[in-house]
Amino acid sequence: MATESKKDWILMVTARSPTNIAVVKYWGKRDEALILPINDSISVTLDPSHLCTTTTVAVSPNFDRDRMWLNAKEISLSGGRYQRCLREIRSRAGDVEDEERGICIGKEDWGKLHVHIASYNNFPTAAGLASSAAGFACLVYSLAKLMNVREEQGKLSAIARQGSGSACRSLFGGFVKWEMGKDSAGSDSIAVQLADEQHWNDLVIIIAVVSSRQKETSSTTGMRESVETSPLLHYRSTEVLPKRILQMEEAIRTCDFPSFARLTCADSNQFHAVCLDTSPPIFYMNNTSHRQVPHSFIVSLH
Ligand SMILES: Nc1ncnc2c1ncn2[C@@H]1O[C@H](COP(=O)(O)OP(=O)(O)OP(=O)(O)O)[C@@H](O)[C@H]1O
Ligand SMILES: C[C@@](O)(CCOP(=O)(O)OP(=O)(O)O)CC(=O)O
Repeated sequence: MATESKKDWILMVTARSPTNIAVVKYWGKRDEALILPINDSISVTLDPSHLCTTTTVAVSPNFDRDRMWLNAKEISLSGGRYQRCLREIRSRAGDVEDEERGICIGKEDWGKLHVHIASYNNFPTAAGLASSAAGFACLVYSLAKLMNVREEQGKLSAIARQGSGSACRSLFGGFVKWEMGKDSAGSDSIAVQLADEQHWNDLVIIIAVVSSRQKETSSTTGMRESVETSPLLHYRSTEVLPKRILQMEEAIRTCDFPSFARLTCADSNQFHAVCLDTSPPIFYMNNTSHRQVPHSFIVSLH
């Protein structure tokens, strides 16, 4: 039981998570609720000093309900994704003791205590720069620290995945693979690090923001419509990606830039082709991205 008699204490944790850019993209779910993908994907995690989310989570006996602020505006936590992450972390919470302040929270207390969450993205939200990836990775990581969850990073990635699929990859730095897994409960759908931040450290990623406006079709909706209507998506996941994933892993292992760039561009182009093959078609690229792509190796996410 929480020991302090006073109700004026507050415990806080702040964490920062980087976003990640997929070089073999996740597009399509086989289970919407658990967020289980139809393909493996590979990404590069950016340096956290650039595009990142900073999240502070706080607990106090004074809080009467869970609340969250995103970029200084209160948002609802009633959505299934937030609820699932909170529930998964709470169910693994441990004892927390702050001897100096005389605070002692037993693991059985976490079900009765409420949290306040304040999160800030230092880049455009919901604009195609993977804010949900950095956001849910940071949320899960900071809650896990606050509640003393002792799980390995792979297990935490499976919880972040239930907030947003791409978030599982932001729990690791460097080059990361999200293994789609086979288990219908999602236990093996986790992120694994292929190579750390030091590997290939002369690779420079340039993010060119061609629009900061919120996308007209969210990734969640877009990929659902592609799964339902695009024959190209099914060809991509069964015929193209198993080989492309192996080739990308090899290009990363050997720091082979020509192969890495060719595979990344091919995958980005096929992703946009799937969007066009979706009914009704989805357009994530704008005129600026169309003008940039042929002249450089900058790979536009959307
Ligand atoms: N810092 C954050 N903390 C928690 N949730 C966040 C955070 N930032 C964004 N989100 C959630 O993610 C949603 C945006 O996700 P969405 O997939 O549509 O866009 P994106 O991740 O920016 O782009 P994409 O996935 O296409 O690269 C927001 O509406 C919000 O619900
Ligand atoms: C094009 C992508 O950026 C799509 C990311 O989709 P999300 O992870 O945002 O989707 P949900 O799982 O529905 O939250 C490709 C990628 O990051 O792999």
